[in-house]
Amino acid sequence: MSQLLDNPTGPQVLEADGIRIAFGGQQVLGSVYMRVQTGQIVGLLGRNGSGKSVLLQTIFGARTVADASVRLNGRRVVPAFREPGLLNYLPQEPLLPPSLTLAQAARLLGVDIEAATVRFPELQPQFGQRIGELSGGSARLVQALLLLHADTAFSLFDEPFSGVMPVHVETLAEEMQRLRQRKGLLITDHRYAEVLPLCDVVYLLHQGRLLRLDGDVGEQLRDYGYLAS
Ligand SMILES: Nc1ncnc2c1ncn2[C@@H]1O[C@H](COP(=O)(O)OP(=O)(O)OP(=O)(O)O)[C@@H](O)[C@H]1O
Repeated sequence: MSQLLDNPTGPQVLEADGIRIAFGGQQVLGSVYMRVQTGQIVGLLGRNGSGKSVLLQTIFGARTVADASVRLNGRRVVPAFREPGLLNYLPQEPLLPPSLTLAQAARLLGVDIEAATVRFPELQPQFGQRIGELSGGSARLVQALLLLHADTAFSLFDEPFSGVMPVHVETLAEEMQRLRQRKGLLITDHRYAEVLPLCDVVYLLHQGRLLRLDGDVGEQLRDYGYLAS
């Protein structure tokens, strides 16, 4: 794991607290609190437009919010992306420049591309190819894999499985399980059947409130109208 300045040997705890966001008078997030720690996979679910992407952007620091507090081990880190080795973020949109080859992108992120793709042998002949030349699903997979393998304490993933074919979704989920030993993952994706078994903690964003789901998660997801009853 990346050597952070404080508590380099123990678990790292990332908290987002008091996040309130409104657009045009319409409240999207109302005083949200969320916690992720290294060694954990945390799932974030919610209906379309419930504010999942806005929350991830805010934690990362890409969206400035007056009263947002993001803390690492109790120390305020705003914007979090400036903190060396703390976190990376896969947005819903493509992240890496399409003109970069896979090998160049991996080098930029300090990732050993051979190790990152060892479970995806069909990507290996494509190391010299530009990201913009890959299929949509392959480009998504490559970006998720590179961020997952990059040396940060946390990764925030906004729909990492989007467009990725089922056999690769399964392997990517296994990679997430394996790499959680050295980092904390916050994942939002509507492929809940794949996300739920991965998660130590599941949150649901519902009407601006972040609910931590315990017990029968499926039943609660139906009750809140995320799953069909
Ligand atoms: N820049 C913006 N200006 C105005 N409204 C915005 C802006 N960004 C997001 N919103 C609104 O905030 C709400 C939450 O958007 P967000 O993209 O976070 O939803 P989401 O939960 O990620 O949805 P989905 O599951 O469809 O990806 C939506 O109603 C959206 O229209």
